Amino acid sequence: MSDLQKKNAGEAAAQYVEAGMVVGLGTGSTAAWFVKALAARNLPDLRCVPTSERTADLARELGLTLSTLEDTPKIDLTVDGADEIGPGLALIKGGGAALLREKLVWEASARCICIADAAKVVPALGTFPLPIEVVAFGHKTTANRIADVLADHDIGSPARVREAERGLIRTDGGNLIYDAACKLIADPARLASDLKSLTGVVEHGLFLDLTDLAIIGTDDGFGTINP
Ligand SMILES: O=C[C@H](O)[C@H](O)[C@H](O)COP(=O)(O)O
Repeated sequence: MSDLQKKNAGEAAAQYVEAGMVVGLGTGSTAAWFVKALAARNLPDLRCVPTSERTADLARELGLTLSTLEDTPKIDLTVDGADEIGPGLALIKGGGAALLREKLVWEASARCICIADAAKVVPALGTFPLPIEVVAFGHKTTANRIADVLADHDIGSPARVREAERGLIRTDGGNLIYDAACKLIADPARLASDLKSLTGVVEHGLFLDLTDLAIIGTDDGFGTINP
């Protein structure tokens, strides 16, 4: 994990933004570099749709004009980080618990750029535990159903609810996160569909066929990957 690489990726992505655009702002330490670089460009008539309360606070502080998906349902460009970038630019996201709002914003975007440090690029998805957002009501029952799905995918260990010292972590939408240590996700599309079919699962962190370009920061610049 390199902060310099994240910064270089974020600054490179800010160059893709043009005056007058509606821009989706991702969440996380890498996306924060993008938000800072975007604010520094001072482009006229931007409207920014944040993917979390954290990002909204940062963007507001930096003087960016905020909007919502309700007011600006068509987003020109979203820039966001990732926890893993696999073949075909399939991603795992949600390490910061923002996956639901992120996916809503990504799916409303004409173009999505993923920004990351080099350590995020992997030969196959699954080393980073897959975040799964679950409704709090009956969450242990839902977790049992998730365990069945994981077993069907030859993923042995059950998902664990995410908690901090002060208790269970809640997303901005008030839901819980389960993290599934998959090790290797052999068929991301089938796993995505199987998880999504469970009542009580709100969303999962597999972002498939959504990324148009990845910008990978290096110590002295950046490289790009196309799907
Ligand atoms: O929920 C959080 C997001 O999906 C983040 O974009 C992801 O966890 C990457 O975060 P970071 O840039 O801090 O590694």
